[in-house]
Amino acid sequence: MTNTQVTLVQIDNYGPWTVTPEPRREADLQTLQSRLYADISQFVGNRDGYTFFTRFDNMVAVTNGLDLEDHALLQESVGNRYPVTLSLGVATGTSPVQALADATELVQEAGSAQDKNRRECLEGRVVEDAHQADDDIQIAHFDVVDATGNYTDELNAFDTFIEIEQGYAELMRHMRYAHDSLSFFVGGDNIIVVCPDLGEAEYEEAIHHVQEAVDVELQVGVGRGKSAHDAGFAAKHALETCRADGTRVELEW
Ligand SMILES: Nc1nc2c(ncn2[C@@H]2O[C@H](COP(=O)(O)OP(=O)(O)OP(=O)(O)O)[C@@H](O)[C@H]2O)c(=O)[nH]1
Repeated sequence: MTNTQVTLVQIDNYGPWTVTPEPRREADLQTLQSRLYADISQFVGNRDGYTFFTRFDNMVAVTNGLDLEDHALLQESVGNRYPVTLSLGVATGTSPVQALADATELVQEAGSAQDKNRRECLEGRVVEDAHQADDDIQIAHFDVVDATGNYTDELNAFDTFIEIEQGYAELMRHMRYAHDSLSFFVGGDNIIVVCPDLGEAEYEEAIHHVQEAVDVELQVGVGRGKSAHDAGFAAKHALETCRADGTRVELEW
């Protein structure tokens, strides 16, 4: 059974900072946000976790294998190098949606996102080493079937973007409400979904739903593992099988 460890990363008091003493140049904010995301992704990724940029001021990470000392080191390192600080909430559970909800609540209880007295809070608990299992994480890697042939080489770049985003919007809502899963756009036509224990039928149903709702055709590879990297890597291999065999759902475990 899955036991996903989710970390909510929230920049402390970021809204006020972006306009103090007056609005800051947008390109500088975009640069700061993408560099901060890159740094967090590298820190967490070096420990086999995944980080998703989501709204940039709030990011979501799958952190099985990282303990609270690792989280504190990330806060210290960012605090030393950036003009902003991070608060972190960590929670675990069989449902990724519930784990993220719990992690969010911990950060909210520590103070508002725009409370200037809430800085670098670290709340929550992790999966202990002794309790880690090879099926703690289930990750589904979706992509649009022949996005290059159907969209990228055919439509103008903005209309392609609209189609891909429509597919993402439909999938993320469906996976959240029907299957208790967290979906994240990761670039190109790819969506990585952090799932509880789902089987082939649920993935087939989700693909069918997106096709019916917005006419975007998806395929998916699914993997399991002790860490996000292990599960995600198995999912990538399964997706390669979809591409090679023309199948829509491949599970690899
Ligand atoms: N983040 C991420 N992006 C990827 C990955 N694989 C492909 N992409 C992105 O997806 C885009 C399209 O590549 P593909 O998905 O291989 O191409 P496709 O035309 O959809 O072809 P098929 O997937 O074979 O149907 C690339 O330009 C990348 O931006 C991946 O594993 N991770």
